[in-house]
This record gives sequence, structure tokens and C-alpha cells, in this order.
Amino acid sequence: MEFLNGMRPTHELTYDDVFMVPSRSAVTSRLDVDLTTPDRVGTTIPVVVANMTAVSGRRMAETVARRGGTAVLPQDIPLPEVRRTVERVKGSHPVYETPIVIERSAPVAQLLSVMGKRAHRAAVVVEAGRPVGVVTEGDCEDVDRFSSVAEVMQEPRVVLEDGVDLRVAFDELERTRAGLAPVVAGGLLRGIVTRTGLLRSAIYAPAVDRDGRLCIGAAVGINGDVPAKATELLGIGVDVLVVDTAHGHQEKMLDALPQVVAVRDEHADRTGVRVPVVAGNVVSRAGVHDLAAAGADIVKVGVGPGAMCTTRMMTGVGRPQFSAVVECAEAARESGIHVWADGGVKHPRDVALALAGGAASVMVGSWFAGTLESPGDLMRDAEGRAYKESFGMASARAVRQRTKDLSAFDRARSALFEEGISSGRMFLDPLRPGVEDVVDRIVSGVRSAFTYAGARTIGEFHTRSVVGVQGAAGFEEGRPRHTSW
Ligand SMILES: NC(=O)C1=CN([C@@H]2O[C@H](COP(=O)(O)OP(=O)(O)OC[C@H]3O[C@@H](n4cnc5c(N)ncnc54)[C@H](OP(=O)(O)O)[C@@H]3O)[C@@H](O)[C@H]2O)C=CC1
Ligand SMILES: Nc1nc2c(ncn2[C@@H]2O[C@H](COP(=O)(O)O)[C@@H](O)[C@H]2O)c(=O)[nH]1
Ligand SMILES: [K+]
Repeated sequence: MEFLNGMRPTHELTYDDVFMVPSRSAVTSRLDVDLTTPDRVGTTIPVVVANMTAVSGRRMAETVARRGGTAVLPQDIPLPEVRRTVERVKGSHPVYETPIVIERSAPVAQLLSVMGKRAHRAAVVVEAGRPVGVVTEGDCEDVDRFSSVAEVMQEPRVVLEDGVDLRVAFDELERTRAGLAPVVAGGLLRGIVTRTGLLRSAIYAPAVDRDGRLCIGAAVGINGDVPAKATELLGIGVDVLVVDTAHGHQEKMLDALPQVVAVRDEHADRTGVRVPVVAGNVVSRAGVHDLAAAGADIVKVGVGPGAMCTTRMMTGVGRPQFSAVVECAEAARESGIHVWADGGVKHPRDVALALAGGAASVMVGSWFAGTLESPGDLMRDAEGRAYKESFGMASARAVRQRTKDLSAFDRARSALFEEGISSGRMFLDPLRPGVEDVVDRIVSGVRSAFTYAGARTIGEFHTRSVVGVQGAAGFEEGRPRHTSW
């Protein structure tokens, strides 16, 4: 990346402070852009779901991995639950969507309580594993909540065989005007396909492990028996390990990280699978160099930009995120490793700018909290707008959960040091409520940014981007107006 006209910024910058200038381009189609990340994580788009309890769970992990990103499970989730989640994600189909499954005899109320969990908003009625009906949300309108599913379901208009060509499947849905189709193998339900899902499958490549199963990561903190927990996570089969703490450039991290790397190396020798180790968070050149020397493959960059984060207000510590990414990415290049830009992403442009600044991938938290696939319950405010609750991992709420095995005194003392908010409302976009809708926007924005820069790959984008500095008026000018001035 270079700054426009060779200028040297005189102050620290965040995403809103910068913009990219187009360059002469030989990349004439946005479909010619390859967003595979250079960090050897297996992601085919530069999107990682942040390890936050309100954001990253099974449905999120599965849905994002199917489109080429990956999710990191938070450090606070008990290991048996991590195991269950990883097994479910790896057991789900890399192309077909996971259906909501219900029995004929179930009441409609039960169906409606789970329908909102998936963006396709429909369920498949099964008997002995075979699809016998389909119910959409529309079928349940004005129906008594105690009616049985059998009374509202319809016979599937089309059932497809496993292995069906995606274009043929699309044409079948179009021909029968069906919203979705069950896919079966030997008569048993394997998944469902929808028109939008099929289109996405033609554009995205799933992030998969060497056995073709969807990828998923998990985080560990720096307290307790860190190598033992890392060993467990590797045994469970995670594809990326994130050693995560607020202040990543501290001795406890520099002590724990080489132990995690040793465990990883031993696992790689035994299994032939080398799981990348990510460590953070830092915002300085020295921080990156020390974490690289301690064995990190990837360093997570960002102190204070997160939407749920109060660190800068509480401590004055942090760094505007664009400058942090640029300097840390430069340091990472010197050390032969990569960085992830973590936090503060709220528009597709922020992802493009993080990549321009040298990031290999971008971590997104709160934006994804406000989607159907995040783990929280769907709530409505007084005006009826749908939202989900998000909270910071250093909030009193999260700290209470993380320290539940400590004495009451120690828990209360830990909660005094909160650096995150305990309840934020993340509103769902009524027209784009699913995480794939958000991913579509990010990926289309980023693909387009690459063609403006004349870059086919993330590596080319790193070198070809030309970035300028703007004031608040420049940023404001770029916003669309939905009403007149
Ligand atoms: N990116 C960001 O800006 C931030 C992210 N977070 C996220 O919150 C989660 C929890 O992280 P964390 O609070 O580190 O909790 P952890 O449970 O990982 O523990 C942090 C450890 O670091 C010690 N520590 C020393 N200085 C600090 C400091 N300034 N802030 C926090 N801990 C410090 C703590 O000791 P002691 O308690 O005795 O001081 C404790 O032993 C992580 O997922 C992290 O990514 C949190 C804050 C900022
Ligand atoms: N200072 C804090 N930072 C936090 C907390 N919880 C999460 N985080 C960081 O934010 C990013 C996600 O950023 P977002 O803008 O996409 O929401 C996450 O990966 C952490 O690094 C917190 O309680 N305090
Ligand atoms: K913030």
C-alpha cells in the first residue's frame, strides 16, 4: 500500500479517515477476483467471526464456513460444548443448508419458536429420517398455535437426489416455484437447497479441512493450564487456535504462546495437520515482533476499536485501527507472518481498507451479532424492530461467566475491571437479516475494491492499494442520501 502522492500522515488514522483512489486496472470483472486468504487458514474469503459469546456459535460457524469464512468459538465455552459444536459443524454439509427438522405431531408454536433460527425460515417435516412435508412461515400465519404441524405442512414440491448438479437443482426450484427442496440420499434427508443458497454456492467456495469438512476455530485465554486446553482443542479437531487476551503484549502471553506452539507442533508431527496459531491483541510493531518470535503464525491487531469495547474510554489506551493495521502488517511482513484486523468493522469499506492496509483477514463481531445466525434470542423493541443483544467479552456480564469457578470475592473483584458493555442492541436489517446477507455485501464490496485497485488477489491488493486521508466532510460526502438535502 502507498499513501496518495507520497504523503505521510501527520496523525493516527482509522477507517473513516481514509479512502482508496482507483488505479489503472487489468482486472475487468469482479468475478476474476480471488479472495483466498494468504494466512493458510483455509478461508476463501477474508472474514473471521470474532470469538464473542453473543456472536459465534454453531449456526454462525456453519453458515459462514459454507461461504468461505470461519468462526472462532469463544474461550469461555466449556470444552464438552466446544466438542459438540465442532462435531455438528464438521458433520454438516459443505453445500446443502442444514434444515430445521420437525415432526408431524409437533405443535405450530414449537415450530415458530425455531423457525427464526435459519434464514430460509422454513422447516422440513420428517418421518424416520425421510422428508414428508415442508412448512414455511407463511403456512403458519393465522393458524392456531396448538394446531399440529401435520395440519399446515405441504408435500415437498420437489425432492432432489444427493449429488444433483446445482444448476439443475436451481432450474427444478424455478420450475416448481418451490422455495426450498429437501435433498436426500437413499431416501434420507441430507440437507436442503434454496435458490439463493444455490446462487451463493456458485460464487463462494466453502472453507474446508483436508477431509472436506467445514472449518472452525477456537480461542484460549492466557490463564490456567493453557497448553492442556490447547491440546484438548486440537484433539477435538479445531482448524485454527486463537490465543486471546486484551493486552497481548504481556509476559503471560509470551510465556503461554510458545507452550501452545509446542503442543501444536507435536500434534502436527503426529497427525500431519499443522493448525495455525493466532495471538493477540496488539497494536504496535514491537508487539508483533515479540508475538512472532514466540511462535505466532498470525497476530490479531486492534485495541479499543470494538463496538462493545470501552477500553479507550476507561484507560485512554488503544490506537486508531487503520494506522495500527498498517504498522502491524509491515512488522508481520518483516517477521514472515500475517495479521488479522480485529474490531470496528461496520461497513464493507472497512474490510476493504483493512486489507489495503495489509491484513490477511478481518475479524467481525458485533455486526454479525445482529443476524439470525448469532446465538442470542431474537428480541423486539417498543417499535417492533427485531434485535439481538450483544456484549463485550470483558464486560461484567462476560467476566462473571468466565470467573464462575472463583470465589465470590475474586469474582466480584474481577468484575470491577470491566472494559466492555454488558448489553448492546444489534438491530437486524429487515431486508437482510441473515449473516450470509452481510457476507454478500462485504464480499461484493471487497471484490469491487480489488478491481478498482487492479488486484486479483489479497497479495496484489496489499501492494497496489493507494490510500488517501480525508476529513469528516470527505467521509460524509461518500454516504448515500435516502431523502433530499
Ligand atoms: N481488542 C480489545 O481491545 C480488547 C479485547 N478484549 C477481549 O475480551 C476478552 C477477555 O480478555 P481479558 O480481559 O484479557 O481477560 P482474560 O481472562 O484473558 O485475562 C486477562 C489476563 O491478563 C491480565 N492483565 C494484565 N493487564 C491487563 C489489562 N490491562 N487488561 C486485561 N487483562 C490484563 C489479567 O490479570 P488481572 O485481572 O489480575 O489484571 C488476566 O490475568 C478477550 O476475548 C479479549 O479479546 C478485552 C479488552 C480489550
Ligand atoms: N475492549 C473490549 N474489546 C472487546 C470486548 N469484547 C470484544 N472485544 C473486541 O472487539 C472485537 C470485535 O469488534 P466488533 O467491533 O466487530 O464488535 C473482538 O474480536 C475483540 O477483540 C470487550 O468487552 N472489551
Ligand atoms: K469502541
